[in-house]
Amino acid sequence: MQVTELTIPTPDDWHLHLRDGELLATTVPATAAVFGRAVIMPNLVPPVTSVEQARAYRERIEAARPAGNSFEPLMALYLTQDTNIETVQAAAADPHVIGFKLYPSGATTNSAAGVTDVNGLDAVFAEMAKLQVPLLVHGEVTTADVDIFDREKVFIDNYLRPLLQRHSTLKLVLEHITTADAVAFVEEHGNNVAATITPQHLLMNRNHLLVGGVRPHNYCLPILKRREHQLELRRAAVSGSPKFFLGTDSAPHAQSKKETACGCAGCYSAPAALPLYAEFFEQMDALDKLENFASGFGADFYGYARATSTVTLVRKPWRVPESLSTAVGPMVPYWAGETLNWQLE
Ligand SMILES: NC(=O)N[C@@H](CC(=O)O)C(=O)O
Ligand SMILES: [Zn+2]
Ligand SMILES: [Zn+2]
Repeated sequence: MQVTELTIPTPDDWHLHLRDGELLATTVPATAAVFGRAVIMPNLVPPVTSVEQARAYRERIEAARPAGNSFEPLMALYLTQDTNIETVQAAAADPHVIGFKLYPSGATTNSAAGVTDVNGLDAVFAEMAKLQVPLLVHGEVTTADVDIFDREKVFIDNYLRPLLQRHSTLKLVLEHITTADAVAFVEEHGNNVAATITPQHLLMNRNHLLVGGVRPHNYCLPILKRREHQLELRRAAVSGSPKFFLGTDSAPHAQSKKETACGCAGCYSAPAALPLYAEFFEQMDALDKLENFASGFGADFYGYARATSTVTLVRKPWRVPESLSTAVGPMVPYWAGETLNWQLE
């Protein structure tokens, strides 16, 4: 018999871009309608590098919550070449700061201030390992000699494996994984290594980006990979392994910044996030695995209590809007105009 209703503990989004300013009026309610907590990415301009900046940003996010909503932003600090161990200690002592985000300089949106010499930060990584402050990683090399489709694998081999050899107890989350190589890397390491997986990397491969015309709204970084990699991500997500959990990487950009000669990377998936994941788990005939992936394993990894409240999805097909109106102009959400089988009750 087909399942038509699914109640799970309130999920958390372990990788989210809310942006800042007037756009918070759009992005915060979209996520807070479904998720209890989210890890807020710090790639603003200027980046969120200190606990003071994170506190001010968190207050702006909380001010944009709908009345009565208790959505909790968990702040990630932007790691730079200048991050010092005092900042690691301050982060460890602040209950609202969840960890540090490593952007290789130039790898993605607003990553210019990111890290240029991973090995040069060894003292910082040692302190993070000692205090068990998590390191969240955008895992791609940025050098011109490495093909964009190989950049995740090369970063893992050249930087992440050596990093974990030097700091074997470092808590590390490889964000938005896209390759079989990333799945293998996570599975080979201990319980201190985990990964987030986005809806677009579960539901799509690079054909969805390039066949029949370029689809800018399916363009994100790390870029969609070939189908073999997608299948390995799909296997990992339904495997029941606690090392793989939900992180949407919802990354809003105005339509005018996506549909242009040099379009921005990022899919704005927040308005349909949980239904998108439900679509995937239903495709895999594994709806029973959604609960731990969305509402359990991430909290367990980071050491938070699982939610005691619940959300209910009902199987009632609906169409994702073609466009949303926002303070920065029209925005085309991920999956725009397409049908999803599940929606929030
Ligand atoms: N994923 C993306 O394609 N874009 C993100 C940055 C990131 O997560 O790499 C963004 O901030 O727009
Ligand atoms: Zn990223
Ligand atoms: Zn991201």
